[in-house]
Amino acid sequence: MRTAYTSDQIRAAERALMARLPEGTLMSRAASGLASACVRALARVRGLVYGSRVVLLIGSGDNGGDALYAGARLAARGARVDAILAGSRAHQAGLAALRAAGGRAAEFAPDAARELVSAADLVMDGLVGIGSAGALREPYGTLAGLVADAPGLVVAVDVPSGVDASTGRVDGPAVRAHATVTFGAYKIGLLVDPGASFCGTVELVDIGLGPYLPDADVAAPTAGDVAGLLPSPAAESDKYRRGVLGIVAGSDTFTGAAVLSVGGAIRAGAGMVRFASVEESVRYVRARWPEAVTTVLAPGSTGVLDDIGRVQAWVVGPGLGTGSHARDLVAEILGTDLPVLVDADGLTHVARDRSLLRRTGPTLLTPHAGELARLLDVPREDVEARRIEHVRRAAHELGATVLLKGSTTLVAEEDRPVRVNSTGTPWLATGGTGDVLSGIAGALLAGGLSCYDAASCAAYLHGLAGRAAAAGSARGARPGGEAAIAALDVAEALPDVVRAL
Ligand SMILES: NC(=O)C1=CN([C@@H]2O[C@H](COP(=O)(O)OP(=O)(O)OC[C@H]3O[C@@H](n4cnc5c(N)ncnc54)[C@H](O)[C@@H]3O)[C@@H](O)[C@H]2O)[C@@H](O)CC1
Ligand SMILES: [K+]
Repeated sequence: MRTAYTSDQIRAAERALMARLPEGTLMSRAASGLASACVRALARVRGLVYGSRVVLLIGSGDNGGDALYAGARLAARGARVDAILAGSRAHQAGLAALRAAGGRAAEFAPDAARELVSAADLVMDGLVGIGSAGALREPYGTLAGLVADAPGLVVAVDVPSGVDASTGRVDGPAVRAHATVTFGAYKIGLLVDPGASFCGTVELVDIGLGPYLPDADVAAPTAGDVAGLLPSPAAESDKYRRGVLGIVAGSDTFTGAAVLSVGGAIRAGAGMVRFASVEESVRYVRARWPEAVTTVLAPGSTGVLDDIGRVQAWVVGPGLGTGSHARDLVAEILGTDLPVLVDADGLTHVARDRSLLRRTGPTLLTPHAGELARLLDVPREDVEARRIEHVRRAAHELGATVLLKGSTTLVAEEDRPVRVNSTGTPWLATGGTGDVLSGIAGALLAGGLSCYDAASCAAYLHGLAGRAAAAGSARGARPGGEAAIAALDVAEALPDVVRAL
């Protein structure tokens, strides 16, 4: 599990560790890790450090200090290093080290800064780190803008400046980095959007903080965590013991969602899928997935669960419709004691009548930002800007496990760390992939995982499967080697992805 922390948590741990070490030890560890990462990056793009042009953007705090010391190390290896001093002051010892190693430094001036940045092989962003508060002030905002057009590599020191390290919130301009070298532990804002999308690849430099960190409020499962959680069949397994999932989805108008949800469940390893819907949807599901056992629901019929047969978990909602019959089906399923995943139109019914969620069995809700906004009755922009806060609030207020979809997916449950998943790819932003996700998570629920684990594993596998489908390979993408995908490709890529875990 990769754990992540707020700025305050990191600071407290740093204080505790610093009290036991000679002054300057931590900054020296940070700068050394940062310089090594820059050397590797320069070696990749230029072949060598000697003669490369490096520009340091320096703010007034210790984040600038890290960059100055790392710049000094690069200068000592023959890089031509220029520091742009953008703050009211600069870390004096760091500045002296840079100068002693042959680097240069000058106060920020717009034209000179533009010229330096546009000629740099590597720009190091040491404007602000975990000490940042609110939107970037000038001239930092201008520098973040210059960096956006930089032809060279952009390496953020600890956190891309402009990203709130504790939440991932971005108010105004921010540095968009190719890589972020972060110290001691992951900050929450590096894993959660919108911040996460400014980081590029994130590299963690160990400075010895581990023993001083508190229990994490945010964690990202790794491949090993997911492999350890996934149910796998044993010799005595049969289809019932592996987990029977009931899916109630689709309508006369929306048949595709049902096909995709059933596909996700089958490919994710449900022992059996029992699917129930109106005739039109059942016809499409039968044609694509003969493995599913189907029940045709007469229009308007209720009291149908006994006809569908025994299941261990339910998925309800994809393509179901927002009319009163759909509402009755959602209510009936939520009236059971079984784990229930509510998605799509199912969420509309729950948003209209929260009392549907007063139940004894476990509930997993899988909204995107717009659906979560409706569930909480807040503007969608608020959810998108402060995703962690809203997903936590939803789990608390609705008494359910909540999976918030997006480019990074969040899973919240009362009194548990928020789980973050960033395995996805922008190619997944296409119609129907959410329906596949509902089937995957449903299959894992039926297989005996808790809502929390089912949701986190499903998000992980779904993201990787999207990546694999876009790359045409379970081993992931080659740069430039990706193409558009259809939602069913994601379901079809699942077995390869699970094999490669
Ligand atoms: N504390 C430690 O033990 C260590 C700290 N390290 C580095 O120190 C950083 C934290 O240093 P600081 O606490 O000095 O804080 P920062 O360097 O992150 O920022 C503080 C400075 O930025 C200014 N500032 C804050 N918000 C701003 C905004 N929105 N626009 C413009 N200026 C703004 C403040 O006035 C202050 O001068 C970490 O991110 C990391 O890079 C590392 O050297 C590792 C060890
Ligand atoms: K920074």
